[in-house]
Amino acid sequence: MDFEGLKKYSALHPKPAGLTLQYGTAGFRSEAQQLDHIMFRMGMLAVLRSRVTGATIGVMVTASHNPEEDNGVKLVDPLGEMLHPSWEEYATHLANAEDQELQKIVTEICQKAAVNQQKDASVFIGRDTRPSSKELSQAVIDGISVLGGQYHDYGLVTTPQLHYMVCCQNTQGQYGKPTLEGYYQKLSRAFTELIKKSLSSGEAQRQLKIDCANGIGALKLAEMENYFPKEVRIQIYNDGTKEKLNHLCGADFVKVHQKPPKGLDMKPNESCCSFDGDADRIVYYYQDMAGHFHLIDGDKIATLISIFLKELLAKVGQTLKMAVVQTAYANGSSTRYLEETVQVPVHCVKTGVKHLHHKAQEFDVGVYFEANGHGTVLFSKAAESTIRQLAKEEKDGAKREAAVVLENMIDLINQTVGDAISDMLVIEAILAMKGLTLQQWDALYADFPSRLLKVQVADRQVIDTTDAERRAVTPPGLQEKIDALVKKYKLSRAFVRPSGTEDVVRVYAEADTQVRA
Ligand SMILES: CC(=O)N[C@H]1[C@@H](OP(=O)(O)O)O[C@H](CO)[C@@H](O)[C@@H]1O
Repeated sequence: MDFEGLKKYSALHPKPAGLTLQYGTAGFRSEAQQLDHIMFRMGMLAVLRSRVTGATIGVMVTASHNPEEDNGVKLVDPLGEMLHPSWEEYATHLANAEDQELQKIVTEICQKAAVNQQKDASVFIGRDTRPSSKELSQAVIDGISVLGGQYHDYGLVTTPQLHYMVCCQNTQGQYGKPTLEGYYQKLSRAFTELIKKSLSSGEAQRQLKIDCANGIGALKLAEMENYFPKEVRIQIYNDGTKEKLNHLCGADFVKVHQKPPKGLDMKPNESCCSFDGDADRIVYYYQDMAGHFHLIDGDKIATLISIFLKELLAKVGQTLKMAVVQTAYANGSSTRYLEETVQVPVHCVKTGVKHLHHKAQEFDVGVYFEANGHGTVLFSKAAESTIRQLAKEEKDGAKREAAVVLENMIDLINQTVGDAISDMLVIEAILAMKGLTLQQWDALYADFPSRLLKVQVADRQVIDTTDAERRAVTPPGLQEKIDALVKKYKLSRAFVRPSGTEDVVRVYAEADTQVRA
């Protein structure tokens, strides 16, 4: 290890005094403007992790020197262990260490995690379009270099594209080719196969207006458009050439404000969707003839996909276990509809994609989405090979056809993480195959009125929760008060939990009317 290099780098980028960082649900977030040292240390951490696992690790930079922008660095670990307690601890330790302690901390981590310091290490790097991303990803490269790791810099990519690359690399190409072209080809081939029939049967052109939050999604969609069948027409809005990232647009803005993003002129019944800044989330929406805005969120996306997959699984006649995974923020109406009407088991886990992803891995087919539009579908290895075999060899025509559709769905879905581009193509394919409009999809069920607020408190950690964060165990008496209030109203539900990403407590309530919520 090049500790001389480490010292030189630390002298150039001193850790800001008094800064401590917390490892959140998605990686590091910080209000700090001076992020270089965090990125540098994440580069080091990725090398150490790669040496333990022998696998390629990804570092996605979605951070900015501008304190008004959301900051993050996402670590892509094929085993997901980077987000597990011991590595969370190493990460926090490394990020918060004073410069002069770095060498000691690295040595300590190496001992505890049994890192073989001579082993090769490989790290993939990506970044989104935030102006300081380039400089910050150079800090990651410097961190990798002082520990003697190898890296490949993919430059501008979406977060899910970097996950895809890491997965391809670690499966020796089984998941696909670890290039952008490989990603575009894999997804567009499956998509074209799926919608081929509905297009040739006289279906009008598919049109979709896409708000890219002034982020990386715009660049990558524009690249991918050349691979789409010509019947599919997309119009990209908020491509980042005029405005700043997320400025009055993007999936979060649309969901929170329940209105269309700036710059997207929406005509009645037109299909529209919004990505978030690094293109790992998506929500759909439309305006009805009376001018009312209708949001189709992650819960409804999960519902559409579940109905479609359940039908196909029944057709192929295999006893594959499917389940949906949600968080406490999923609208109660969606949970009820999935359980009672679609008749699929629903599981509730703690907030944060890592929890959803891990739970979904327990099933043959695990559909997971957060209400905010982040989600995907996971197929177990066994389910995937059964489906691929049926698609190839099944004698019964109807069964084989269903297996072929499932096989293409497996290829179209980015199983590594929620992916706005992939999710959008999955949704467009399902709507085309089922001949559904957005209005029909939206009408599957009506959301219960709800309210989500955040409250600043002196110390949010005084609230401890249980039951997938739906019940507070401390401070004493809080849950009893919530229970007493909830009892007064029909169809009501409420909970409080400390945020994992902001210094706030979130309060959520649902009831039979908006006023009561
Ligand atoms: C209610 C809500 O939207 N929570 C968000 C938010 O988590 P909190 O722990 O609630 O701050 O940020 C997470 C990471 O982006 C995202 O996964 C999650 O859905």
